[in-house]
Amino acid sequence: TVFVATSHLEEDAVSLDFERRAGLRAFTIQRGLEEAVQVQSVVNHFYATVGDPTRDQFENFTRPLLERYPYVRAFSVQRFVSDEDRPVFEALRQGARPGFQITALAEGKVEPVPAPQQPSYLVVDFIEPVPGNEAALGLDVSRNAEIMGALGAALASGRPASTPPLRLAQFGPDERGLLVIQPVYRGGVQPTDQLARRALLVGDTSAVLELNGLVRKILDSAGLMADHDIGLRIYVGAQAEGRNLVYRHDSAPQEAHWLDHLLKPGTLFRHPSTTVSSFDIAGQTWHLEISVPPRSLFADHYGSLLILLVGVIASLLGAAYMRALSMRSHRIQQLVEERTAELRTTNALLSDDIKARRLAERALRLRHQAIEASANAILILSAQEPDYTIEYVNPAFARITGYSSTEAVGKSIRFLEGRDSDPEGFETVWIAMREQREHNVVLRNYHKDGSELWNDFYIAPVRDESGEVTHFVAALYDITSMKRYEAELEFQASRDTLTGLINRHMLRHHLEQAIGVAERQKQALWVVFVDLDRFKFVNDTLGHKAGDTLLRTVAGRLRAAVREADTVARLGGDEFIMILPEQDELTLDTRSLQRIMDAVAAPVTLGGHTLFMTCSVGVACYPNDGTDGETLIKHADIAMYRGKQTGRNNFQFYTPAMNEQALERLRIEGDLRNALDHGEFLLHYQPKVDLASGRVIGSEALIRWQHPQLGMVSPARFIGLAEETGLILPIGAWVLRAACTQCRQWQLGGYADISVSVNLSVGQFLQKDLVSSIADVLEDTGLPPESLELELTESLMMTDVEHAIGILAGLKKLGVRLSIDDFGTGYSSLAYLKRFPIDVLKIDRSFVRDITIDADDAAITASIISLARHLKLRVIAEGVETDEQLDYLRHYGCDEIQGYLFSPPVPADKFEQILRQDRVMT
Ligand SMILES: Nc1nc2c(ncn2[C@@H]2O[C@@H]3COP(=O)(O)O[C@H]4[C@@H](O)[C@H](n5cnc6c(=O)[nH]c(N)nc65)O[C@@H]4COP(=O)(O)O[C@H]3[C@H]2O)c(=O)[nH]1
Repeated sequence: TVFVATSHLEEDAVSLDFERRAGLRAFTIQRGLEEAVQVQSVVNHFYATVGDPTRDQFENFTRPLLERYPYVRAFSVQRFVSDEDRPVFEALRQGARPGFQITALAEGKVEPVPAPQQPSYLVVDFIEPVPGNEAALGLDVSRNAEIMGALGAALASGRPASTPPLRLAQFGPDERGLLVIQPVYRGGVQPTDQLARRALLVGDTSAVLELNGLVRKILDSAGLMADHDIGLRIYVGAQAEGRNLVYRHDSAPQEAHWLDHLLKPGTLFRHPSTTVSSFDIAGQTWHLEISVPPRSLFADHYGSLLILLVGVIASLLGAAYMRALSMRSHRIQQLVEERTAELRTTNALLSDDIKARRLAERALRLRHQAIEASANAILILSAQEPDYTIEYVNPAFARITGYSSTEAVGKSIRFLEGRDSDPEGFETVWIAMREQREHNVVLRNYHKDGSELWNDFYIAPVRDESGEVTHFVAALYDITSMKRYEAELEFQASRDTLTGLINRHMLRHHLEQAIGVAERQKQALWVVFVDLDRFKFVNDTLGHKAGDTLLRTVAGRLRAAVREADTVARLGGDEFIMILPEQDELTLDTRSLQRIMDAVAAPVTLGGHTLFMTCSVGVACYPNDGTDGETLIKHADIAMYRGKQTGRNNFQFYTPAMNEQALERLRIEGDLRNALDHGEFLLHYQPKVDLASGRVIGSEALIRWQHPQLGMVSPARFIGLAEETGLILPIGAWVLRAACTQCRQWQLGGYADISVSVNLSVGQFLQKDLVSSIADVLEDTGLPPESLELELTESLMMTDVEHAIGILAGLKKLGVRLSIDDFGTGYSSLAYLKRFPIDVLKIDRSFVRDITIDADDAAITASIISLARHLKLRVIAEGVETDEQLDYLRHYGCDEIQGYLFSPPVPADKFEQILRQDRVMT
């Protein structure tokens, strides 16, 4: 009996000991986790109240917390950033962290990569400590379903929420962690309903917990890590099952007792004891499975067995004595049972009590520390009217306002008001205090040193047990830096990030203002649309970086070309708008336009390439061409487009007729797409006459469009459009093949020396397979290469000389002839001319037209001819209409002519008739 009683007692002691140890672990871990959640709330509160702390403020606040709670791996702040704000945000952060950019974790990858574009990002903006957590900085977590799920849960409940265990960017491959997340709302408010919470959400703060380390550190700080004979498994999730296992510590196997060896081993081993306790931490269920391994029966019952042995011997000494002993042991057993039960209850109560008291103490201490450590000013005011004097201010108050606690206590908060404080804002505070309710207002106060102090002021009544308002608690959040940041953002939002000029959005605003002034002062206002010619060419051949540099250069030059009061904006791409206000006369001095064009035309050197850019300029005038900004820009655009059509590098003033043309352009664009399939194109040929022999030696193929409704459409009306839409490639290919086929027919028909020239557009010139496609056409049609002449415009080649020389060399290798069309109209550089492997110079018809009446044109024409001779090039004049022009050209030694004087462009059959006439000019 003694044995049984003692054995029970021992049994109870063992299980009590196990429960105590298990309970202690569960309690320690739960408390540690609750602390982590609480401390994260303190950080959240800090962040929300400061509104927008600096990195230093955030670091200073979190550093002591991280030291005190070593199991928190990091505190971080996530901020929503829209795609539109991304460049500004990245640029701002790069100030502190060069190379900063928003990153993302690609599927299955460990290293973060630049985040692909999406409407908005939730970016890890701050993280403390930075060492060890670098990988998380800048990370866009909005694509992480678990994190967004926890944020959603926190928004729904209004309380911190935990993610399930995750693999985090900054963790090693075997580490798992979780985030306790709490939202931050605009203006630091704490909205009470879910809708408002969603509307005001600007980001969140989180505590980063690494699970394995967390459990170890919690147990370690309670001195429980050394206990090896207790096993611990922790699961986070709905069930305590394998996939949710986050921590595992197996107990050390038990030594077998010598008695176990003596008796039959195995049978005397007791089963392991296991207990599972579950609790909830920020919305995630934690299960703690605590176990001890199988134990030797003798390990815990050594005493009882000894007693059994002694008992057997004693029984031999006297049954009577045994009976008495047995009675007594029965009483002992009862007593032990009662005591054990009492002990258990007391232990449980004590444990609950300690737990509650510790939690309360910690919460109180934390609150006090939070108030003292808060980066925001917190004040306690007396509820005594009329002054509501200050009774307490925390240290941050002195930091923020410059006034010490002694200077502030006993005064009314009015002492912070200053010259420009908003009296109405203050009045709302007094009214709220009189009505004993909460109130929130943004105030402009003044620092002791006289500087401006923007603050978000929040005040709430404090009631005693009887409900009487005895005090007010006020928080004063310094939002001066946020105001500055807002102002900076506003500035950035109005700027074009590439060039620093004002952007499209701000342009509208400027234009409206300028129109208002012009209207009041009865003055004119000019809207100038500037579009770079062939910018696409630079972008395609030299790359986007070079394109960007070019745009920045041009932007700077445009800014310098106008007055301070004029506006220069970038609309996007290569389009710029200038507003030239306060013009007294209703006509614009065209010298200002020339200055703009000259500014663009000065050579630009980019990566070893010298570019000669030109621009097309369109001008619309207030009030004649429109009275609102949108119309003026539209009309200036139409005028600019007209400039492009009339050969680029010029300016055009808007006329209502241009509007018609713009509409027509829209109309024909649709038809142009089908014209090739419908076989609506045909070629006309204009003869080229050799002045020495008087014979037709070649032809220029010129496209015509037989439109079903509009009749014959001139290329001047659709070639530009075809270039813009890319249709020029199939159309150009068709022209080349048709012209070569036709020319070969004439050659086979007896005119073996006849050649054909074909115009090549920019788009074709830039085609990668230009040379091979021309070679194919020559082979297919059988036309000898020297019978084909390609006409290229001067400005096309001058845009990027080096690139052009490369392409021309490739063409030259084929054996075709190359000619520069419209020579003399672009910003030519004669120095480069030598380097172009060309055969022919074609004098533009604008010079030829006036050679007999304009001395300048005559001189230019004569010098082009002499230049061509010097360079051993053939020279041809186009647009020859009169005998006088012919005489002049002949006199100066022009080789060939082309023009109405001899024949306009004609269909192929007509051209053949001309060929048959043999010698046509004397
Ligand atoms: N005032 C006057 N004009 C004369 C005289 N002789 C010829 N012309 C016109 O001058 C233009 C010469 O062609 P272009 O300068 O290459 O200028 C061409 C060329 O740049 C372009 N173009 C025509 N066909 C093609 C083509 O197949 N491909 C490409 N890329 N462009 C083409 O369209 C422009 C205009 O072509 P067209 O209307 O055919 O206009 C032709 C021609 O009809 C004259 O004595 N006086």
